[in-house]
Amino acid sequence: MSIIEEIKKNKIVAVIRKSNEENIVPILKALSDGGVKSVEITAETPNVGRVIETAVNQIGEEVHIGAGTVLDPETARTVIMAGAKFIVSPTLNTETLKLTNRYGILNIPGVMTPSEILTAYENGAQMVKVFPADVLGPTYIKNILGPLPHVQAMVTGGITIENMNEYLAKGSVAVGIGSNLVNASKLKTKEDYRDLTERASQYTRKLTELER
Ligand SMILES: O=C[C@H](O)COP(=O)(O)O
Repeated sequence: MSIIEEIKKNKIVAVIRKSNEENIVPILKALSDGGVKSVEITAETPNVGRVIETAVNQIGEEVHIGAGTVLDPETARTVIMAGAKFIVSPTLNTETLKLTNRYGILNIPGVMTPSEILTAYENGAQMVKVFPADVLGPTYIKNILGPLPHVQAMVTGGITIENMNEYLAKGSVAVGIGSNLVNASKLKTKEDYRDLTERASQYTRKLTELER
């Protein structure tokens, strides 16, 4: 299955900020045990290339590992060389899209307006990150899909267990969840990691309500 299909199947992409080479593997295992199988490790993380490399080498195919907060082509190349399977940005940079398309890597640029969404697609995007989603609301997605039905939107920013399914019901194909799911710098004890697995399970269980 292609990475875009995996993301659409799993629906949740965990946004991991402030991880490091020591905690990234236990974080990914805890998320995976809770059913969250796609993650973005954000690029402002110190030594992000080494963190991604560690994650990819030790986790293998169990989790789909991408890089987030990729602002420019230079960073995109660094994370791709480290093994990132997809990249996500808060902004739209057409040079970054050109680079990721050169390497055949899925790029999910950040967009807010209909014109930005269209510019992303004109430059080869296959999915966009609608950000920050909470200032736009779930109905925004439904409105966008009227004139732009081919758009695949992953909403990010302020997504919670309470509002997640509403965005998906309005046509989002995936949700990116950061602070409400994982706070890497606060994870210290075994219990913290157990709690992370439990929180991830609650999110994945919540998704099943959509199918009912
Ligand atoms: O770029 C993604 C955001 O940092 C995630 O936002 P969030 O923490 O509100 O989920």
